[in-house]
Amino acid sequence: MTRPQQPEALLVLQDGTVFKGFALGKIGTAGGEICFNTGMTGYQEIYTDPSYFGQVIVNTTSHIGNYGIQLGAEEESAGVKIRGMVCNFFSPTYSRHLADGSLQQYFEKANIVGIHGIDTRQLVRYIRDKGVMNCIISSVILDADVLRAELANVPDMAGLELSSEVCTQTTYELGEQDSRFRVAVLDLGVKKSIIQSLADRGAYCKVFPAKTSFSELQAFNPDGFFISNGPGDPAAMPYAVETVKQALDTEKPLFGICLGHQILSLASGIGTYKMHNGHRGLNHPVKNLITGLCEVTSQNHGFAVVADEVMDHANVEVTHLNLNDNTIEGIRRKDKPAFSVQYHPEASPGPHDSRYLFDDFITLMK
Ligand SMILES: NC(=O)CC[C@H](N)C(=O)O
Repeated sequence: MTRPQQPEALLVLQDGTVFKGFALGKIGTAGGEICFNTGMTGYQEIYTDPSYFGQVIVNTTSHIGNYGIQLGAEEESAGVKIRGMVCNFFSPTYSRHLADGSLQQYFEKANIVGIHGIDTRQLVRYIRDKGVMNCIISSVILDADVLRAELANVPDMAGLELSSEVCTQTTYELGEQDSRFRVAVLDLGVKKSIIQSLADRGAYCKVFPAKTSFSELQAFNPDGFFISNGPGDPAAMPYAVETVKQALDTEKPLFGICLGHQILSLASGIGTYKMHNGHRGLNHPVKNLITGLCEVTSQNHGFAVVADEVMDHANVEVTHLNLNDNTIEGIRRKDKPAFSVQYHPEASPGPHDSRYLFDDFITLMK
C-alpha cells in the first residue's frame, strides 16, 4: 500500500537550524517560542491551556492525534491557545469511541500550523542544551532563508504581557451562590479545571478579567482571592502585582497557581527570571517541605522566582522545592494567609498528588 503524499513543512529555529518534516493542521506559517512537553497523555488539555499562548509545543511522546479530540470535556479554555505544534508521528485519524473528531480537523478550524515527522529526541536535546528560543514553522514557505528572515518578527517572550489577551473579557460566576466561601478569581489565563476544582469544594467563584482593579474584586465581598495561571512574563504585569498587594492588605486568604505564584512573589518583593528551559510535563518531582513527602506534579512554566530572594525574605518561607533542579515550587507568607505553587495541582492532565492544596485554601477560608 502506498502512503498518500503529504505536503512538506519546515521548522527553523532562532539560531538558523532547520528540521524538515510534513505539514499537519492548517497549511500556513506560524512562529513562537519553542517549548517541549514531556507528558505522555493529555494533548488536548495542553493545546487549550491559555498559559501556552504564543508558544509552539513540541510533544515528546511519539504518537499524537490517535485518540482524537473531545469538545468541552478535554478543553481547558474555549479553543486552542498554542501557536503551533511539532511531533514525531501524527495520526490524522483517531480511534476512541468518546472522541468528537480528529485533531487534524480541530487544528484546521483553529488555524493551527504544525509539523510532524520530526526526530523530537534530537530536537529536544538541542533546545535543552542551547536554551529556550523562538522558532517558525511553515508549510507554504519552503525556503529556509526566507523563514530565517521571518523569525525577526516573532516577539521574545521575555517582557511580554499576554494575560489581558486570553482572559475573560466579562465577569462570570461558577458554583453555588449561597456557598459559605466566596472566591474572587483573578483570571490571568485561567484553566477551566482550576475554577472547577474550587467549585467542586463548595466555593462560589466570580471570575474577573486580568486588569480588574482591586476595588472591583472587593465589591464581590470575597472570603478569599485566587490568582490564576497564565501566559507571558510576570515581570511585565505591574497591574496584577498591584492588585495582589492590595488583596494581601485585606488579610483574607489568597492562593496563587503558576503565574499567580509568580505574581504573589513579585507582590512580596521577590524577583522572577526566565529559565534556561522551562518545566513542562507530568512527572516533575516536588518535595513538600512541610510534610517531607514527594509529589509527582504537572508543570508548565518558563519563568521562575529567584530562590535567594525567597530564602532571605523575612516574611516568606519555601514550602515546596523541585527535586530535579532545586527551583522554588511553593511559598507561603508568614505574616499573611497567602500561599502559592509554581506547578499545577488541578493536574489536567497529570497526577493528582497535589490536589490537597485546594482543600488547604478552603480550610484557610474557614
Ligand atoms: N502556567 C503558567 O501559569 C505559566 C506562567 C508563566 N507564563 C511562565 O511561563 O512561567
